[in-house]
Amino acid sequence: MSRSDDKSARSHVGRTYSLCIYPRLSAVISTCCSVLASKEDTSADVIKKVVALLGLDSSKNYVLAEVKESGGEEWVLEGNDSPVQRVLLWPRRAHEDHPQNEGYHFLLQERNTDGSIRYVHLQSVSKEKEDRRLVERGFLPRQQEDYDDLCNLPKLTENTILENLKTRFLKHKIYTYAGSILIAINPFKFLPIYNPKYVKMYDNHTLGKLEPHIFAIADVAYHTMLRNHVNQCIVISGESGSGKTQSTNFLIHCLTALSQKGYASGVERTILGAGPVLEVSVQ
Ligand SMILES: Nc1ncnc2c1ncn2[C@@H]1O[C@H](COP(=O)(O)OP(=O)(O)OP(=O)(O)O)[C@@H](O)[C@H]1O
Repeated sequence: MSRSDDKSARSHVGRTYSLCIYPRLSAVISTCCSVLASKEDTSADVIKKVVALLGLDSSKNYVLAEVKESGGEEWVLEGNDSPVQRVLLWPRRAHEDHPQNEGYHFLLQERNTDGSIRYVHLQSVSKEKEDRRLVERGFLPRQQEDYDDLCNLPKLTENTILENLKTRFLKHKIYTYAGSILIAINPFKFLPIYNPKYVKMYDNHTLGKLEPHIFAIADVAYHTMLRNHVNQCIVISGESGSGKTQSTNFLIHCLTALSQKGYASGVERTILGAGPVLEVSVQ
């Protein structure tokens, strides 16, 4: 019996090749079993050799599967397919060396009596691998720690929304979009995100392109008003103490800065001064 734990895979011995077969008969990761085969040897011949070498139950039905990518699809070889011919189609680097973790290897698997193949890997592991593969190929979005727009959450439940808002809040990201709606969480402390640099950054930007911000809302309203010549309205809603007045102040600050193009003016102070009067009259 020739078993090897090293990376040796295949070498030329005249017209005979050394193939590295990984038995996948238990959930435990197996080591490679090296067998000599020629181009004329079929998959059934190679299986016989591996079964004999490893002392496996020969009454059972086995198949060889060709894997061309680690964690990728497996191609089951027919009994009369030649494994050596398959290897000769692999890239040259895989001819010399085909460790399991780099793809390009053969698996020995058991076949059930109904013809289906017995997969011994735990389902969760396979699913994880499959998901990783789909992400790498761009079929699934990359897992993010947090989403700046709730509409992008892969799973939309009350729990995921609250978790996402919490994760962002802990990173001092108090603003989150839900489409074109801005959710603000009161930080009850000063954050350095309201200076003129931020006004400039959000000036005439496209909503959603930058990190969510109250200035983004002011900017969109201001530029839509200029473009469409129609009055705009921003609705601020929240329970007592949630930060409505503060948010209004930030909006006015941004709107006056945009309209004055950064020049200090008394307009902001005048509007802000009218705030408490308006609040009292609304109540
Ligand atoms: N973005 C913010 N950054 C820092 N502090 C904030 C922010 N928003 C709110 N606060 C803090 O929370 C306090 C309460 O906010 P605010 O007065 O705006 O709430 P409100 O929703 O207007 O309350 P009410 O409905 O009772 O008038 C503010 O005095 C301020 O200290």
